[in-house]
Amino acid sequence: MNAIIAPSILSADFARLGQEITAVEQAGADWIHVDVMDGHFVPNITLGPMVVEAARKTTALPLDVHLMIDNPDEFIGEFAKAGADLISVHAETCPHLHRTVELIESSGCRPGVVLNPATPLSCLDWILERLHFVLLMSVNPGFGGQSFIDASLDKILALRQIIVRHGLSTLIQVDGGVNAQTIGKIAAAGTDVFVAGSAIFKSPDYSQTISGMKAAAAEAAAPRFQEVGKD
Ligand SMILES: O=C(CO)[C@H](O)[C@H](O)COP(=O)(O)O
Repeated sequence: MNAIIAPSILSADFARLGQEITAVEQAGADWIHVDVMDGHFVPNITLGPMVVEAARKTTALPLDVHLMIDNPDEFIGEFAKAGADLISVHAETCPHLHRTVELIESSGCRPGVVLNPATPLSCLDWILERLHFVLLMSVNPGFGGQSFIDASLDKILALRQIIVRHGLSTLIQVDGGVNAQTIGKIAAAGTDVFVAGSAIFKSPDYSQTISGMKAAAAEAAAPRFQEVGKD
């Protein structure tokens, strides 16, 4: 299993953002996760398309833009134009989720849908097969540095079972409280993409942290892949 590690720039030093992105890229990051918050849907304000455009100039890694904003349809085009590769929207903000996913696709980006910790998987029932990934929040969105909500593990397992049952290749991404201590159980439950902010950007050695997380995820996920191999 090759874990995809997506450092969240929410925890980076914004005064040195370009250097921070280069540093995690050189340290083995696979995607760059960009948290966009509007002060309405979540109680914090972060950044907009201009920062994505600046990030685009510093890295060739996929830019994974997580929209924690109301009315995301109004901004998807701008983020795509700024250089996003993947765009995820919260099911809680999209009354016309199918239309929003089509909008992401038609803007040239890969679509993801995000669920808050208390939002049921059933809201993915008629859209899952269109998605490149599902992001399961394992903290309530708005801030970095929170503790992983353990109930998320059953949700990851349940989503993995649905994906396998339907023969889909949809990736499961998990965001919130992912670190060297928690990544093993998160990987064992069936996660493909691990978003980590404070665990990486607050660590003294990005390379050691990312390689340690990848090794822990691979070791924990191994039994799951051995089971699949038996079929
Ligand atoms: O989406 C987010 C918050 O809404 C962040 O990406 C997430 O919380 C990552 O931070 P940390 O790894 O420090 O928990």
